[in-house]
Order: sequence, then C-alpha cells, then structure tokens
Amino acid sequence: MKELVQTAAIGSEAVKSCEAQAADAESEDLGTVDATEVEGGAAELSVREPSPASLHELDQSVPAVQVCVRLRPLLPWERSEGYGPSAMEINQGDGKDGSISLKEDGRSRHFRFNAVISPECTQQEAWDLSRIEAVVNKVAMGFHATVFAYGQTGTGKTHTMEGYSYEHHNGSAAPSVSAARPRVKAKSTPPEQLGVVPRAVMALFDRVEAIRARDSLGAQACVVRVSFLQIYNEKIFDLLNPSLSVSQREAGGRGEDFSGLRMRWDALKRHFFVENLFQNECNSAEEALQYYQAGIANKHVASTAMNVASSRSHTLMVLTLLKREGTAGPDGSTEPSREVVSQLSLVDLAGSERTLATVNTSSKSSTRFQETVNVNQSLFVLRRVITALSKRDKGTETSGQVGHVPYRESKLTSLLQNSLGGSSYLIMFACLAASDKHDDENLSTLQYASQAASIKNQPQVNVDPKDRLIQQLEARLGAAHQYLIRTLGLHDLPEDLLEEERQAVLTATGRRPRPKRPTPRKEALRPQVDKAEKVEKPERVEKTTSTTTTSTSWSAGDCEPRREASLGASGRYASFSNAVPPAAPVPSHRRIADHYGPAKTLSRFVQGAAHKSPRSSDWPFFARRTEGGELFAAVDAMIRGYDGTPRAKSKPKDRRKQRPASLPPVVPEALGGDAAPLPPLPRKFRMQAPAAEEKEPESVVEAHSVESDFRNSEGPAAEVHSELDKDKVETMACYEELPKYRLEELLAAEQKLQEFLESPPEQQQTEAEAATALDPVAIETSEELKRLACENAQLQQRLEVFYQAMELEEKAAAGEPEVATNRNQDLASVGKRIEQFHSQLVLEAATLRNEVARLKKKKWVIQAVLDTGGEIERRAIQEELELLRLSKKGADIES
Ligand SMILES: Nc1ncnc2c1ncn2[C@@H]1O[C@H](COP(=O)(O)OP(=O)(O)OP(=O)(O)O)[C@@H](O)[C@H]1O
Repeated sequence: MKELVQTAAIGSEAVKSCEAQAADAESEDLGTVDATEVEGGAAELSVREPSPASLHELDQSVPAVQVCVRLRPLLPWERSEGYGPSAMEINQGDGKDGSISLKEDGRSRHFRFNAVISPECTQQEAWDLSRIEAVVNKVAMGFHATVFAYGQTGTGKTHTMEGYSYEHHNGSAAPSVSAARPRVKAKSTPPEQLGVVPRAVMALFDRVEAIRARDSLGAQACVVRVSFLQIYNEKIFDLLNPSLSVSQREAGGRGEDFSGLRMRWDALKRHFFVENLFQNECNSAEEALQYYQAGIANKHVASTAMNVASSRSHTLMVLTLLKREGTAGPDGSTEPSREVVSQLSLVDLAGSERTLATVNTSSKSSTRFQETVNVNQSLFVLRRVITALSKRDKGTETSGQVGHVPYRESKLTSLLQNSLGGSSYLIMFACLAASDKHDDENLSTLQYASQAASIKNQPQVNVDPKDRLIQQLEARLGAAHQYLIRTLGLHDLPEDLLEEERQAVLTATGRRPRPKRPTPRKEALRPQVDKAEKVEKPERVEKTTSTTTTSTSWSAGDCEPRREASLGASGRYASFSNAVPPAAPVPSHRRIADHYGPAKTLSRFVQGAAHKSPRSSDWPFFARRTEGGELFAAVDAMIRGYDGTPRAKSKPKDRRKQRPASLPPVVPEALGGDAAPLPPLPRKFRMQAPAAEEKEPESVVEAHSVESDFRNSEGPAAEVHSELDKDKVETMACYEELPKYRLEELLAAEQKLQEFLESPPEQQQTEAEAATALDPVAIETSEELKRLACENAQLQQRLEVFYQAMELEEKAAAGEPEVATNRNQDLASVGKRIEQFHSQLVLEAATLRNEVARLKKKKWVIQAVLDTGGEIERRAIQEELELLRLSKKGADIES
C-alpha cells in the first residue's frame, strides 16, 4: 500500500496529498463484451455524397499546430449540488482566434488560442471552429494528423471526441463510484451529438470516394485501415481484437495473466508502432464506424466521483490511408506504383484527477486508484514533453537542458512522438470544467495548452521510405549528371547516353521520359523559309526553283545550328547534337575573304580552326572535335566524290548524290569515254577565271540542274553544298546589317583585295611594303594581305590536284591519244598526293577515335552510377574528374 501511495505521489503533479486512501472498485460490475453491446437503435449516420471538389480545391492553409479550448456547460447535478459557474471570461473571437482570461489570486491571466469554444456551442460548431475538416484534407493529401483531447476528468473530452451517449449519462444524477459499469449507447445517439471521431471518419471517406472517383486505379487508389487501441495501466490493448474480453484485459491490467501488446521502434520510418495490432480494412465510413463502436464498447469505462462514465484509459483510433499512385503500363492499363501512407490519429485521453477527490476512500487496494496513478503518470510525462518542446521551439531552454524530450518515458508519448514536435498536423482540444470549484485545474490546463500552442511541427507528405530513398538517389544522380555536364563543358549528356537512360526508364516504369528541352538539332533541321526569303539570290531563282528552296533555307543567324544539323544528318557526330558551340566572332578580314566563296569554304574545311575563337582552350573539347569532324567529313566526301568509289557502308542508289556539290558533277556515262563531254567547271570553281566566261554555255544550265539534284538530296554532298550557300548567305546578311557608308568601304576594300590577289606575287610584295611604309595603320592590313595571299596560293595548289584530275578525265573522255598514254602516269602522281592528303586525315580520324574512347570510358562511369546509384561510383567519378581538371589545368598552364 505504501508503495502505491509513493507511486501516486510521483505520478501526478496534481496530487496535493499522498495520504489518499486507495479506492475499492472490486465491487464494480466489470461487464463483458456482451453486456456492453451497443443498444439497438436508430442513430443513423448520414454519409455525405463524395465531394465534387478536388483535394487541391479543398486544400486550405491550416496551422501545423492548433490549440482549441472548449468549456463545457454546468451539468444539472452540478447545479443541484451548488456548484457555481466558472469566473472565466471567454471571447470566442471572429471564429479564427479566441481568448480566455482567468483570475488567479486576484490577478487576471490571459490566454489566446486558435479557437475558444463556449459552453453553448454545438458539436457542429465545435467541429467548424477547430477546422478539423481542413486537417482531414491534409491527411487525404498524404500528411499525418493527430487530434487529441486533454483536460481534467469530467471536462468533456469523451463528449468532444466521441459524442456518444452513455447509460446514466444525462447529467441529472450525480456520479457515484459504486455505480455499475456504464454502457455506451452508440446507435441511439442523435447524429447532431456525434463528436470529432465519427465526423472525421465521414469526412475522410468523403475524400477517399472523391479520390477513387477521379483516379484511374479506382478503388485501388485509396485503401483505409482502422486500428483502435487503449493504453490502460501503461499496457497496450487492442480494442478490435474480438478474442479479448473486457475482463481479460482488466485482469491483464492488474498484471495477472495478460501483459498487453508490445511496442516496437521502426528504424526506417523512425517511429514507434504496436506489434500485432489489428488493422481492419474498411470500404466505407459505416464500416469504419462499426469498428469504432465495437472498440468503444470494449474500452475501460467506470463511474467515478467526478464522472458517471469516466474513461479509465487513453484510446487511440488510427485511420491509416494508403494512397497509391498509378502509372500507365505497357498495355495501356494503369498499375499502382508509388504509395503514400498517411495517418489520422484520434486520441481521447483519460482525465487527470486528484486521487482524494475521485477514489472511494473505503477501499484501500483499489483498481481505480491504480488506474488513476497510471493515468496521472502518463499525463505527467505528456506535460513534460509539451514543456520540453515549447522550450525548444521558443528557444528558451538553458544550455544544461539541451532539448531532451522524454518521449520514451510513457507509452502514450512514445506513440505520439511524431504528433508532438514531428511532421504531423496537430489539433489539441483543451477541455475545461464549467464550475468555479475547478479553476485551479482549469488554469493548469490552460498553461499546458498555451505551451502546446508554441510547439512547432513541420508537416510533410509521407512518402514510403523506399520511395523517398529512390527520390533522394535520383536527386543525387541528377546532381552528379549536372556536375559531369558542367565539368566536362557539355550542355547535355551525349545523345547515346541519354537514349540509354531513356530506355532504362522505359523498362523500369513503362513510361517514356519527356525530353528535358527541345533538341536544337531538330530546330536547326527545320527549313526557315521566312528568314530565307530575305536573303534569296535572284539570279538563282531564274535558273532553277529547287535551288532556291535549298539555297535559301538558312539565314545568317542559323549558321551554327545548321552546321550541327549537317553533322547530325551524317550520323557521325549525332551524339553532340545538343552541343552547339558558341558562335566565335569572325574577324572582318575573314568576312571579306568569305566573299570569295569556295576558297574560303575549303580553307575552312582544310584548316578547321577558321571559326575558332582566338583561344581554342576556351572551347569545350567537344566543340573542337566537332570542328575536326567537319574537316574529316567534308574532305572524306570530296575524296569519295572524286575517285567515284564510295566508301559508305551502304551502297547508294544514285552515285551522283554521293558526290560533294563543291565538285562539278561527274556524269557516269562520261567516265566510260563514249558519251557526252563533261560540262565546264562552274564559275565559282574558277579562282582566276577569265572574263570571257561571262556568258555561260547551255551546258551550264544542265550542270545547274544536275547540281540542283544535289541540293535536294540528303547526305554529305547536300551538306557541303549547303555549307557553300550558307557562306554566301551569311556574307550577304552580314552586309545587309552594315550602314551604307561602311558597306561602301568594305566593297572598296574588297575590290582592292581582289586586284591585289590577282596581281603577280612580286607586285603584291611591293604593294604590301609600300602600304606599310606609308601608313602605320596599314601594317596590319598588309600582314593580313600577305597571309591571305599565302593561303590563297596554298589552296590553289591543293585545288590544282583536283582540277588536273578532272581535266585528265575530260581529255580522256574527249579521246585525246597522248593524254590517254600519259593518263595512268598522271593519275598515279595525283593519287600519291591524294594519298598524302588522306593519311593526314587518317591521323585526324585517329585523334577523334581516341576522343571517342575517352568518352566511352566516361559513359561507362556514368552508366555505373546509373545502375547502382552507389557511393563508390560517385567517388570514382569525382576522382576522375579531379584528375581531368588537373590535367586540363596543366595543359592550360603549358599553353
Ligand atoms: N459540451 C458539452 N455539452 C453538454 N454536456 C457535456 C459537454 N461536455 C461534457 N458534457 C457532459 O459532461 C459529462 C462528462 O463528460 P465526458 O465524459 O466527456 O468527460 P471526460 O473529460 O471524458 O471525462 P473522463 O476523463 O473522466 O473520461 C458527460 O455527462 C457529458 O455528457
């Protein structure tokens, strides 16, 4: 007995005297499940039709933690016993915030809460003021939420949460500890009296129905499970386990033959859960409420000196909502993929009480006393948790108490860990007694409620931990991708890697991922007729319309993307299709030189670096490779076009289409030697063409029409041709942008340059020296002129090779005997030079292949990351990148 008294003293800070006698409740009728079966009656539950509004329409902002204070009215028996109304002043506010003030030792204490519910308020008004519906919506959206009622015994917690009527519960008769165990009359309870739990169940199923109606998964989209437990004497009992009778539980509570359910810690979800708890799946609100009523009938209720039907245990009704998100399967059906689990916990706490006031003094060893001690003990821990959290969240704790929150000191607080200071929405009902005799307890309740109001929860959607892990890994992978792309100077992953990634996603989810951004290549490939019309060349229009379409397809602004397009179309460098190099500024002297058409174009192909910025190391490596690739592709096409033996894997249908447009078309019959002669070279190929060529012979028209075939064709030939057109278009557009005086200047300079280039080398030398001597500003120009002349000579030399070959072909076709004799010899010498040229290209190709090998290595690393998402790979990538960076730095320093 002494031990019990000591426990009571520790367990309740409200206990003023530990000299209380233990209550004797042995005489009480404990009842059985059958005895407490709900009455037959007609408490019809009106389940509303599914709301047509979507969850997002219903989504309202609601505080993460809300504290609502509810004051119950004076009951008839209290009035008859002379209890006066409490001196509290209540201001219900405008429905949002309310205040309450209470006098203590002549001093007025004021409190503000999210809602203050006056004694006159109905259950519906209490529901509306506390905004539980908004919180239920949050649950349907994937958040956890908890609603609990706290307060002294008999203050209306069960009335607020359940609202059901109990036997002897009409408030007319004073409570008596010797009264029989009260039975719940759930079905005869009028609907308007229903409390928070039945209303929340109905509201939640409204949302569930709405989700099911909208979701293609139908009933599979949302599953609701109900569990209902009580914590009685610090033991957990399943109220929905039909095999356990009330008497068994009460015996277990005394520690005789039943020890309750075990509580376990879920390390992954980081919360406590009750092992082997019944979780009943419910399809409707009615079904869920049937379970609830059955559980209520099983909970410990007893008549005490303060309350006719006093809850002797804490009850937790948990509605678990499993929301599935569907994805389209390969056959078009929707399959569940991701799950979001949210819980709505509805808690009716047992009331704190003074043992002296409530326990029958006649009985020394009492069940009631034991219950009271345990209830007080767990409520005491709850208050400590609230105090610790409020200090933590207000930042008022001293350094000695670094935020320890004693959740684990009771089963109740362990199970409510996530609700108090966690990621859940929380609504606390602080229930107050109506009479002035209980103002002390009321003040204590208000103080704890006020502390609870300062708790800061951080609600978050509860994605399944595995899904969350996947999301985190995906986010890390994304970051790794971005890092790689940034470090390697790419604008996107290489196309083949992206394609592999898309395939992986397609296999895993059945969905094809959306491209991140429109592919510039596609844009570039689309002919832009509008822009093109502005730079159309009238004389070409006269000759052939098909030429017009193709040659005017690209405006100057499209130059860079179009270049990518031509490479992409060849298929060789398609993986860099997104990687459009920055447009390097083209020096003015180059623009002037551009006007010379093929000379400049070929020099760009041969020299490769013509469009690079001054410091090529500023460019990402892929851009340099693209430039090299352009060189390789163009010259390879020229060689193939020249000797007429295509090296392409697939044999083309039309040989002419394989020839680059930069060379005059070779008529197949002409090669046989017995057909029509080759047409003369187009004017653009005659670098120092005689003026007598002004009037073109008729065969030129034919040549143009053959040429127009190339323009309409696809493949390297068309690409190279487009390149030529582009240069001219670019030059013209560039000229159009210039002011008139500048244009005149440029044209004059161009004329001068033309004259200079056409003059003999000795004269060029003299002119350059003279210009330098006369004008210091001209030094640069003269240097440039010299360089241009040199370049011109080199080009001329190279072109000679081709011209010679063509001339030989022409002569052989014309049947000149001496040419025929020397033909093989000449061809051998030309062939040798082409061979040299080709070996240069092979070298270039080898460099490119090395680069491709390096890329493949990178691809392997990225693939490894994609496959496992592991830490090791990430580190490996980082190390490799570090090495790359160092080597790049070294190369920069060297350069
Ligand atoms: N708002 C109210 N309007 C009318 N009657 C009320 C109201 N609140 C409580 N009551 C009545 O007060 C009595 C005690 O209420 P209730 O059983 O809900 O208290 P409790 O706080 O749950 O007590 P305990 O902690 O002992 O279980 C009941 O008879 C109940 O009908």
